[in-house]
Amino acid sequence: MLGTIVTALFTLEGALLVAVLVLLYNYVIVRSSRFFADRGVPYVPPVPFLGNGSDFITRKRHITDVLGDMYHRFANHRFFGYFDFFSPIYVVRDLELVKQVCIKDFDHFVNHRIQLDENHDPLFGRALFAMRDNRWRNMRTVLSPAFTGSKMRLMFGLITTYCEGAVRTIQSEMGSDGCAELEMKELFRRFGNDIVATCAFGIEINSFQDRTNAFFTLGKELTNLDGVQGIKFLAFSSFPRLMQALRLRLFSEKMTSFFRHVVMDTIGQREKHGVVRHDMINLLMQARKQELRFDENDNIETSNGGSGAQKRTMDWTDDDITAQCTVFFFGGYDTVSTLSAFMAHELAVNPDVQGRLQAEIDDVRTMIGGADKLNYETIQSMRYLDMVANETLRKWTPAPFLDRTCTKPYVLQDYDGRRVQLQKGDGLWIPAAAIMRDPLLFPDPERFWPERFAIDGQAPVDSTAMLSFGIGPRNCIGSRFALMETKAVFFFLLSHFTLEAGPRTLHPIRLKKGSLAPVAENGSWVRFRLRK
Ligand code: HEM
Repeated sequence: MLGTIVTALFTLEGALLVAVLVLLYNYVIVRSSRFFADRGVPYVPPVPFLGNGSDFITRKRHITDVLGDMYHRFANHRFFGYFDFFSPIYVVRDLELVKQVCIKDFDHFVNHRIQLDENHDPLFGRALFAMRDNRWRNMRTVLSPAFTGSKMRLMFGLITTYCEGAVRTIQSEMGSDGCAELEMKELFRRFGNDIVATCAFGIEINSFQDRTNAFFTLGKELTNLDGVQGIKFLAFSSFPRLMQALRLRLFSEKMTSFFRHVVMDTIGQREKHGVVRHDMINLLMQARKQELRFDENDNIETSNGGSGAQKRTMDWTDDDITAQCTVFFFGGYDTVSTLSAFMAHELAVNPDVQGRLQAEIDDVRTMIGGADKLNYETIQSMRYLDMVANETLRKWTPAPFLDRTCTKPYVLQDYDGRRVQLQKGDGLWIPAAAIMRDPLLFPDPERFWPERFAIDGQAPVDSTAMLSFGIGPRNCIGSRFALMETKAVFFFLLSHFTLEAGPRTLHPIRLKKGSLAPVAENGSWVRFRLRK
């Protein structure tokens, strides 16, 4: 075998192939690895082909830990260099510089790095997250009224109705000791799936009873960032043109056509029968007719960072509508289930915090006369619930880093005055998880301590360092929905159950190494005990 290869190399074609490979190696790997050295930017020499994320790609460490180590190593710099495979990225670690880049000078960093062909990958390519420049500005302007407090208030009833039923299903599965040990990510995926189905797609599903429904299985596949899919996601950011040239898709045709049919059938039915339901499909139908507006009482802080000259109307295709519904899955389903799984774990291992939260929930329930009277205003007024959610987002942020592409040349300046010129197309990361675990910004960062968010706390938090929902005009459009959903689910759960560490609970949590999204290794198990 070896002999055959050696003989082949001595043919003309073999020699040419070797020459091309050597040139390619030299051009792509050696040249790109000098990128930061040539610009005087601090960096760690990358592993050829795999870059600085080699430990993540080979499943030795979670990406949060890889970036966290580099964040501390370059503590004397405002930014450092990172190789995502062989694609160079500037990592901005200084909070003031993060604000400058993402807010003040946003027009230099409008887009995310990912680039998908809208026709080839219609679901994600047309979703707000992947849109670019003015197309993004238009869509963000059109969609913003759908995510305001007044629209959340209307959707809230759909969530509480669902929670009541889901709690009854969990109760029916309890053993004779009134306990059940459950895996949190799986539990909250089911909650999240059914809530997205009702709020975004207008469909009622109970994934606790119908455990293999198509919505749940395809939604899980759609949001899976484990192993190969996580690496594929990074590759679409690092080498978009290569991925497009290879005609690779992020999501399968089967998945795309499933969601397209669900949305189109629902719209068809509603138009035919004149049905109005307070969900996202309804809002998107209004947007298509250019009837979606901010309400008088909406606090309109959802700017798109533009000059205000963008057009506020657009022509919608069926795929545009499907993509904006599906974004609830991609943007909201895995992130919310991650937040909820870590929150349940922290409450189980911090019974004093859970006790305080249950006391707040019990007081509110008594005050309003029962959980069925819960509304959006009441859940918004619950201070301790908000602190617990914030502390979970800080310690276990579902998105470990944010990304941007430089859209206009820009100069980054280090603490010592050294300057580096960024060019259009250069990539930028913001290590959100590392910033939110920096002891200078959040004292005793490993401690789960919701009181740090108390208004009169001893060590007041710099709220601008809370990056879980991103920062600036490109921040998460669904943050209100995410918080409303998580808080409502925990209101119902903690009204009926106390969460405890059980025999399978692993504490402290270790992150699963091959997953881009943070997930507990070996699952996150918590015992539910029926409250008296
Ligand atoms: C705990 C839950 C969630 C977390 C932690 C989260 C986090 C994020 C982050 C970090 C970004 C990028 C922000 C930036 O680059 O500055 C983002 C963007 C986005 N999120 Fe969320 N998200 C959550 C829930 C949701 C939900 C429920 C939706 C529902 C629609 C959603 C929809 C989106 C969309 C559409 C974008 C892109 C916005 C744009 O590019 O204009 N997210 N999210």
